[in-house]
Amino acid sequence: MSKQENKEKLRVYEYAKSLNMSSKEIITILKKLDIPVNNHMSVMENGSVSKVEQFFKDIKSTAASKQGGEAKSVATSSVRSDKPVDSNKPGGGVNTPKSNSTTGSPVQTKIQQEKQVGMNNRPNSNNNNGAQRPSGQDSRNRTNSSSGSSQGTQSANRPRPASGGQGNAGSRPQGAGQRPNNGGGNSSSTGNRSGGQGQGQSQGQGGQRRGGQGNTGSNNGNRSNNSGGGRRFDDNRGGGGNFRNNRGGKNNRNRNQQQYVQREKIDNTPKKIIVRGDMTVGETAKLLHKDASEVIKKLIGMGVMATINQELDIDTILLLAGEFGVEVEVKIVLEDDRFETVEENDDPADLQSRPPVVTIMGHVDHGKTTLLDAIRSTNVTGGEAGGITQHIGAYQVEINHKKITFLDTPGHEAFTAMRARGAQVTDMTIIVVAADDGVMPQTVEAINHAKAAGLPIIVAVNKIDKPGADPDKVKQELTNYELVPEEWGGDTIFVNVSAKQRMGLEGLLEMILLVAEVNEYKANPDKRARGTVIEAELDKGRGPVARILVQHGTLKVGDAFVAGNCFGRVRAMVNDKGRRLKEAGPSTPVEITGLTEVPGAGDPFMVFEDERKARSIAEKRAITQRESDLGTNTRVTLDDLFQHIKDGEIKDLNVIIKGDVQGSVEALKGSLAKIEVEGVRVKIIHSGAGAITESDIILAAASNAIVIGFNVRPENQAKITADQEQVDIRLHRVIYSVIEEIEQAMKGMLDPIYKEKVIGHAEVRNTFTISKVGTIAGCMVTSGKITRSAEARLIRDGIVLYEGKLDSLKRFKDDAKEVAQGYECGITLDKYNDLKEGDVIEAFIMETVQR
Ligand SMILES: Nc1nc2c(ncn2[C@@H]2O[C@H](COP(=O)(O)OP(=O)(O)OP(=O)(O)O)[C@@H](O)[C@H]2O)c(=O)[nH]1
Repeated sequence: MSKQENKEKLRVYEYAKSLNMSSKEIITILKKLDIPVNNHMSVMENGSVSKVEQFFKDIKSTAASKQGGEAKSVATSSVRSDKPVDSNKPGGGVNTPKSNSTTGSPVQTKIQQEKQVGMNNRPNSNNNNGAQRPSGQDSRNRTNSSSGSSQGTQSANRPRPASGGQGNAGSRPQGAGQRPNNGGGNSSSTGNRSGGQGQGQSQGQGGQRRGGQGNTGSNNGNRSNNSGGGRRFDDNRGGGGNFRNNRGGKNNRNRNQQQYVQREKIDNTPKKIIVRGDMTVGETAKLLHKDASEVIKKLIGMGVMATINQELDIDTILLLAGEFGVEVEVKIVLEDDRFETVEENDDPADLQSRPPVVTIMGHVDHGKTTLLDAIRSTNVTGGEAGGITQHIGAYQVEINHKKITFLDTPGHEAFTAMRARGAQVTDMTIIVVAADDGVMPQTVEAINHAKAAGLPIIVAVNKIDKPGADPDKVKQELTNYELVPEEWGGDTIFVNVSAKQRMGLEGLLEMILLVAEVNEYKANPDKRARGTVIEAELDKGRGPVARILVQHGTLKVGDAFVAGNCFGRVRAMVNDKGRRLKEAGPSTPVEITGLTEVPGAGDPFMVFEDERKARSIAEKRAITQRESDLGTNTRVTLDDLFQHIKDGEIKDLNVIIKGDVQGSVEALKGSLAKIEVEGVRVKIIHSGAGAITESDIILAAASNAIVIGFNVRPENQAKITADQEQVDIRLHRVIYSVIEEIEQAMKGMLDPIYKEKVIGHAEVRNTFTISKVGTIAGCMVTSGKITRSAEARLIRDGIVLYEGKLDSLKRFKDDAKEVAQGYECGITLDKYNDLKEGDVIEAFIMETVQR
């Protein structure tokens, strides 16, 4: 091999790579050949390379001779080759039948087995030719040989990257040229077939099972050509089996061949397959009982160019299965313990309208609670008789035979706190503005919280009964926040109401229904329930009680469920009117009992098949949460911003600005808006004058934002929450420095951060004073080590008396670079002589922290 000539050492992994094989395969071969090898980093001596080369040659020639005959027969048999030549692989034909493989050599067999993992399980698999190659090689062979055949396109069977399916034959690096093409010519012919799926397929279809056959074809080719040795087969093709295994065939395959031949005539295309998510082409092929090549060909016909390892989404799989006349049942497997992250795709036909879920927000005293109460009581009287209003965190009202669900806790803090926990409960928000007071700071906050959540907003201009009420002024003021009334050419709905006088409430409800109609809120009621815990508490008589908003599916009494890290079985279920329910569909708030513990507000809720499963998931979630509590920060900070940008996780840098006066806030906003680095822009999601409040922090946490304080400080509670939620707060006094910091963070240029690292302690055992030198401390290093270059602090009775540099560090008379634990040394501190017996000298260094 040419590599051998390389002056540099050739490592196993490099050699494997050059052959398009895995290190493991090479290691297996080396061991087989009794060549000492430890791991993928072991050096391949020249002799080893030649031995391995020889090994491949032997296999090939054995295989070729065995196959020669068969190939022909096979070819004639018209079976489709299952393995298409991989076109991709250059060799084209090399497919490895995973299954089969009969290779002659045990090593090969072993290799095959390894490869097969995950591949075909198909029973059929068979036969194919055995020759599995340890990959790379074969391919090459094939390549050579077959290359002619072009077919390549489809083949790609083997999961190796190289194969891409499409025709690239050439693409895969040939095995280093190692093998001469042999017979290319011939083989190609054969190869083609095999490879060529074209044929293969057609035939294959006929009856075939994918499997083995192809190989045959190919085999021949291959075999004939030298390649024999190592081809690898694709699994997918299963084994067409027709052929006998040629190559090495020792495997059982041989034994089974007859059976295969018989089976070949049976079309084993399944009637129905179950799909649990995206799959690779290879996996899909296996499920469809088709050759990968056949599937790839179909995909090409559908305009999708794919390789065997390419992921197909469910839609494509559905189309593909349709092409083969196979019915598909989609069953998404939930990541059990992270069920809230799983999106279930419902068939649109299963979706039904559900009531909208509405939150009311606004400035203090603008009438949120009064409005909620007014709406509820208006409706209760006209609603279900006999019910006693229950406070269950949300309630439903009905108007024009349509229901609306209101969340009972007004205020954007509660809303955003839920959102920060990942709960998306609300469909739209009502911003209440008192007509006699106008737009106030929390009105703006509420608007920004609603916008950050991407929710439609309806403005309820309240207290219009009051003498000083000026609804138009409210409208005017809100235009500054992009809430422009329809009559002024905007698209925001404004409704004048008086919560106290119960005026305009119906109009407000109708507008909510209108927005709901436009947005078509839907859910599938015919599945297990999922939702969110709105509130929960420990009730003396009933034990843990949770108020839940069912968002998908239908919750039934008796259902086993997980809520946050708790689990249980629904013992009783009550709605907001105090009525006992047997089941509750989407957008219904209910209070349930039957939990083992009290979950948190905002916790996700989901029904599972039985209590045992629910318990195990709750336990897993508890563990995961503990780990993540200890673990890394997922919120964006300026320090890791660049990494997020590089990873493509961030397109906008969300920022909240709080400043001392509105003027400086506006100036800062203007400057930040101009920054754009690598396509990432600053997006100001909220700004205002005043201290940084807890509400700002919660919004930042929910929106993955950083908070900039300009001449302001965070309130105490805000600081605590920011620590808990790991929200990055940056405090500045100069606009320029804000801009510079943000810009540099976006460019990944922030100055390195230094962190102190204590490296050791020494105890002063006695002291000597020498004029000119000062006080020398005779010390014993009690932990770690003391180094000459370290910084030191002198600690007496827990109090730091000095912090500075070491002036000298000696072992006996000599200067020492470092002195380790358990050794004595003499230390003098830089310009500091007040050292006493019993003092502790702590040595530390400043380390750069990776951003
Ligand atoms: N005149 C008049 N007063 C109202 C109206 N709506 C509310 N109020 C009064 O305004 C005051 C505050 O109302 P709340 O409903 O408590 O306001 P809130 O927005 O819930 O206040 P917080 O819970 O403190 O944020 C109460 O005294 C209400 O009676 C109204 O439409 N007209």
